[in-house]
Amino acid sequence: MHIEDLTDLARAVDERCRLSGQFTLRSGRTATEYFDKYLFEADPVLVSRVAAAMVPLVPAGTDLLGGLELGGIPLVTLLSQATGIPALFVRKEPKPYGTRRAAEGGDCAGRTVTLVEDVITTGGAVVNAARLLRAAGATVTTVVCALDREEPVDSLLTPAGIEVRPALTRTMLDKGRSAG
Ligand SMILES: O=P(O)(O)OC[C@H]1O[C@H](OP(=O)(O)OP(=O)(O)O)[C@H](O)[C@@H]1O
Ligand SMILES: O=C(O)c1cc(=O)[nH]c(=O)[nH]1
Repeated sequence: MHIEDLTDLARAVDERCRLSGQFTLRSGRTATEYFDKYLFEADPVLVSRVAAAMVPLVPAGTDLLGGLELGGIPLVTLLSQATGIPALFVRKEPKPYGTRRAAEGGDCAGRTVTLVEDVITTGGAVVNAARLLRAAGATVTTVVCALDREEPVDSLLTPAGIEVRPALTRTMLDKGRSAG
């Protein structure tokens, strides 16, 4: 995707999903801004544009794309369709009935799984998913995400050996906003 397209995409995503107020985040932190990914994921055109920006970020050698429940699921579905790489749907917790699988969709043992996330703040949700998949025998080294909030002070990803590849960053959204 060209730089101009990404700038335009950053502006469109920002306009659609940046909310102001007092928010508690998954990590327990508080923030005055929240990017509500469901507001762009519910839009068929915008979610397709975001997924298209994520496609070139998928590393060569990826056997499976692992989307994180819940917001990563629509993204991994589109990415899987665009790349032809099969998807895994990674639950926060396995169900206590049925197959009781935390990663739905196939066996990941011995496979290289690239994670697919919507928004990254501390990376805690990604680390949880990576831990689960690694315990099942997968290799996990990379997460592709729609939006990185770029809060490196808190990032748990580097110590966990996970590289982040974001389609959009907080900086890009801020720039698009200030450019009017
Ligand atoms: O980088 P972190 O500090 O872990 O924060 C980001 C995570 O928090 C949100 O998950 P949440 O459980 O709220 O999401 P869902 O609505 O996708 O289930 C978001 O979708 C990321 O998965
Ligand atoms: O850290 C989070 O929980 C979080 C931040 C954000 O901007 N958007 C989101 O969906 N989750």
